Amino acid sequence: MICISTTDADFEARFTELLSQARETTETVDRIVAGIIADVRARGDAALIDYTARFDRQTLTPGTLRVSAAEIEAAAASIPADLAAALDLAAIRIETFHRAQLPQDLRMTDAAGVTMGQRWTALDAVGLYVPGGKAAYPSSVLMNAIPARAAGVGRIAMCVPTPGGVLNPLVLAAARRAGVTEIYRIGGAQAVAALAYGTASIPAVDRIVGPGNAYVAEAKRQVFGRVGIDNIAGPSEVVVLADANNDPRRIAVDLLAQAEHDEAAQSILITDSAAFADAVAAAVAAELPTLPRAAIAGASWEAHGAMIVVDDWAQAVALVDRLAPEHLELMLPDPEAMFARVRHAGAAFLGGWCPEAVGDYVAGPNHVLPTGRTARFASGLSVFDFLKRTTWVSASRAALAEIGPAGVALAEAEGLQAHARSIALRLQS
Ligand SMILES: NC(=O)c1ccc[n+]([C@@H]2O[C@H](COP(=O)([O-])OP(=O)(O)OC[C@H]3O[C@@H](n4cnc5c(N)ncnc54)[C@H](O)[C@@H]3O)[C@@H](O)[C@H]2O)c1
Ligand SMILES: N[C@H](CO)Cc1c[nH]c[nH+]1
Ligand SMILES: [Zn+2]
Repeated sequence: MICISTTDADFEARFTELLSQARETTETVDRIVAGIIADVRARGDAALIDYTARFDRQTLTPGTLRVSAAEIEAAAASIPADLAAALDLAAIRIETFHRAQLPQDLRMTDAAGVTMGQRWTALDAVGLYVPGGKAAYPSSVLMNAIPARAAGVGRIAMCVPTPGGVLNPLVLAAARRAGVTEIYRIGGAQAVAALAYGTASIPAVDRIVGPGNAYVAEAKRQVFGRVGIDNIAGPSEVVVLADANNDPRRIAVDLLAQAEHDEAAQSILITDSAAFADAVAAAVAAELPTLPRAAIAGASWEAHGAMIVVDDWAQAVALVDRLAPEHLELMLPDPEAMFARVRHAGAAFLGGWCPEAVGDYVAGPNHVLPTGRTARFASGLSVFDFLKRTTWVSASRAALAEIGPAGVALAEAEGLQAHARSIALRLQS
């Protein structure tokens, strides 16, 4: 963990170093992933089976790659009633938010009499990646699948690794709750490759969405173009803006909540009080050993954690925009006013009663969010990831007479005679 202050002489150099930390992709990950994708393309199911044995310690056959309907039903039936109710509440809230996102088609007629519009259609087939290496994520099943269903996607295929052959029943129950029945027990770059290129057992999809570790994120990058992807939702991140009026323990736990996802996760506190930063650092040290995932959280905090002391909140806003974090917690007296000043963050959590963990499970908006500073240009998963637009135009003879001559002039200027004639012939008729 580094602790820096904007008054330090070397602040800019150390902040720039923090920004450029390679947490998600290294040359090694890059190379390993390229090899896995090439192998899956060449050998299909056989490669999937080999990588699953190597990385997830599980022996599969082509016949057992897919989770059976009986396994899904049995898993769902085994969930205790209170947990099933919690899943249901989360699903309802996520569905309500995402249905409200659904866009309207557009239709307009302009002064020239040309009618035009934009129509939204759902994708035919999507692949959902649900991470499962170091933790099981039933919540990510809901976050991936519910928007896809709300958008009206035809086929939804889900991949989830099952290390040691253990398939979390709540993951299957969440899939069932969200209406997903095509589930494969594979993960990592090999799952992304299978979804992109198809194998004998797994038909290819049109778009792959969902979070994952550095291998998954890099694989999505490498198959982009062959298929669409949502965004790069890699190792989790949080930036917390908090003043000294906060309880240091609550802030410490908020930082650790992201750190416990992955050694590559990153948690950053920005505060205007050096004494508060010290108190949070002490609280982190006290909480860490009490966590079951202390090893992961500690490694993340040690390698990528940071505390930044600013002179004023304007400095903090500028730093947040440069970090463009996946999650931004605003633990300040007027969080809405502060949020209005921030431009780059995947999702924001406003005020002391709304820690980021609420958004991970039950708030409603999606928790699959852009990481690695990609929130500068990317957004969290939404119904838009499962829809595409087709624009359309319809012109009457009179409307063509109005706008056609300009089209002919531009086509001739480009030296494209067939284009010019295509319009001109109609103008002459
Ligand atoms: N941004 C988000 O919305 C979001 C949501 C949930 C989780 N996450 C992140 O997802 C990630 C989940 O990671 P995870 O590891 O638990 O599960 P994962 O499913 O992403 O990765 C597990 C797979 O990684 C592959 N792998 C592991 N080591 C490898 C190696 N040495 N070489 C090649 N492949 C290897 C294996 O194929 C394995 O199946 C975490 O970083 C977490 O922070 C992000
Ligand atoms: N915080 C993660 C996104 O970075 C999502 C998650 C799922 N479960 C718990 N947390
Ligand atoms: Zn989380």
